[in-house]
Amino acid sequence: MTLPDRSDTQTSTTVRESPPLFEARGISVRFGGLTALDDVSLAASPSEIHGVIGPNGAGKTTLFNVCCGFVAPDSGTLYRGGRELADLRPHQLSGMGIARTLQGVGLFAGLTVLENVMVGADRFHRSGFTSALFALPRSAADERGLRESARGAMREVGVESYASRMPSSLPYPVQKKVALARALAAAPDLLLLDEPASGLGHDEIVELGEFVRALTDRMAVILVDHHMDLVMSICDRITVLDFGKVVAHGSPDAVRNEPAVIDAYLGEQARRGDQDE
Ligand SMILES: Nc1ncnc2c1ncn2[C@@H]1O[C@H](COP(=O)(O)OP(=O)(O)OP(=O)(O)O)[C@@H](O)[C@H]1O
Repeated sequence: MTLPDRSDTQTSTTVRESPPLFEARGISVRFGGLTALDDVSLAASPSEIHGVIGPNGAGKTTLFNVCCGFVAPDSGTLYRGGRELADLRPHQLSGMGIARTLQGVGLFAGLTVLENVMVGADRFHRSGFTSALFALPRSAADERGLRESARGAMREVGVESYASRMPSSLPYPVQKKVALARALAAAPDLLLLDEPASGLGHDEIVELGEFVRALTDRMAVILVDHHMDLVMSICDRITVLDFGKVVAHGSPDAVRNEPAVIDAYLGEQARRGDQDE
């Protein structure tokens, strides 16, 4: 008589791990004849920063846009806490506890800083800030709650003193902070950041990295950025894309030494005529 294989027995009795907070599985996107993403998967776990890097045109923004519901994949599936998200739309994100910042800042030009951040806090309040934009009635308690949530996020990010200013009157790095405050006002448990360091100087990028790292005590972060120093220093896991495919995945150290990653970036440098960024 043969004894059952011990590893098999262990597998069958292993308690299943809880599903990732968010997962994109087997995502492919085609734009006409161009395959922007080819069978790409990505998962976000609690308290983790997951970075997505890759040379220009690798598919980072397309993947981000799929995760936000801006781009519908041709194939593949998104999951939130193990539950399939069919036909995700951007306006559904905040109701699911997902917030995002986009490349650039994307603030409403006609609203003050405070009002912009109140839009982010909207999901908590019954009648909502959006209704106020259309002059619909809403309670004083709702208004107070929105202001408190917004001010809390602005305080945390360090932009409270700009509350009554219009975004266009502020320096670009401050506008980026306001956009971050608007995302945080929604109290997400998953934050999607697309190029948060673009347009920032070295010290601002270091400050941003420390800030985002500290957020992991209450949320997971998916970070798309081409600033290698930032990504390598704050991410727990990194997915590297090149020509729409995952060429490496793992810890910063593992990814840094992966030949496919070095090839991808050396290839990019060669394409750009050996010029540094
Ligand atoms: N709307 C679109 N229509 C057609 N092609 C597109 C579209 N969006 C992206 N692409 C193409 O898909 C590929 C991936 O683009 P994407 O912007 O996702 O790359 P990326 O890694 O974010 O690049 P970058 O670092 O330059 O922003 C590129 O070849 C790009 O030209």
